[in-house]
Amino acid sequence: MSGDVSSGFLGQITLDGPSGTGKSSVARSVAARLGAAYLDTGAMYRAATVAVLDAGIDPEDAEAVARVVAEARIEVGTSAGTELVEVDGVDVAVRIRGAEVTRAVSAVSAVPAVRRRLVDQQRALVEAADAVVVEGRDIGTVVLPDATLKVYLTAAPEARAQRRAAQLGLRTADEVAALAVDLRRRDEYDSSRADSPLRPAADAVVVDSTDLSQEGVVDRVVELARSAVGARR
Ligand SMILES: Nc1ncnc2c1ncn2[C@@H]1O[C@H](COP(=O)(O)OP(=O)(O)OP(=O)(O)O)[C@@H](O)[C@H]1O
Ligand SMILES: Nc1ccn([C@@H]2O[C@H](COP(=O)(O)O)[C@@H](O)[C@H]2O)c(=O)n1
Repeated sequence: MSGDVSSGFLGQITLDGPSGTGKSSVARSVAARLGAAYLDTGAMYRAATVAVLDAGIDPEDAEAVARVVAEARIEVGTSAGTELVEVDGVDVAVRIRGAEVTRAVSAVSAVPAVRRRLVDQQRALVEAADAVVVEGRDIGTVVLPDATLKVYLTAAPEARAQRRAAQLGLRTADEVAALAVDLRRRDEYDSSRADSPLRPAADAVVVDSTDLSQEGVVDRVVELARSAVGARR
């Protein structure tokens, strides 16, 4: 059971946006502040990608990808404090963040059968919580169209590349430039796919984090969540 009645928030918050805008870090902190569950849907697509890579399948072969993912048992936790990600009972929480998975994940997540399967699982996990923060690319548009609050997080490409470089401990201008290319490639792939492309929901609040600290973004989302609950009473 999640949802802290004293925090005043019971409901669903969606956080969508391009790569490296701060969705995961902000969503975790917002969930902790509100006593809500937390679901990282990107981790689920990454776990599906581990299954595809381990099966020796070409991530661009949609039919084979759909077959492999249908058979894989993908489990994720919904606690802001711990990260549980398993494929067929094997802990892949570290592996899903590696370069091999990051390179292949957009192709795997563009396969409609993969999306159908994972969206069903996401909705079931959300249903079990009174209060939840869910982050991804299509949460406000497809997964939870009636969410209490929808936030679309953006940031300038240079800021995103710098943040990700700092996170990975990369320093040289060449390394940051290569990261920026990788972020752009993934965003283009995710925005241009036919099924559930990355885009803001019509009723999402757009928060540009370029000139905000991480804590500043968390404060803003918590404030929006409290107003959204007040507006629904
Ligand atoms: N407003 C901010 N200012 C500075 N750094 C930030 C801000 N928000 C997040 N960060 C940092 O940026 C890095 C990337 O953030 P995070 O992993 O949360 O992004 P993301 O949108 O979830 O990325 P992806 O979609 O690729 O998983 C992290 O190290 C995080 O601490
Ligand atoms: N709702 C979602 C969430 C993620 N994806 C795909 O997974 C990739 C990895 O996501 P991260 O947030 O962990 O970086 C992302 O690039 C998308 O291809 C998705 O399609 N839908």
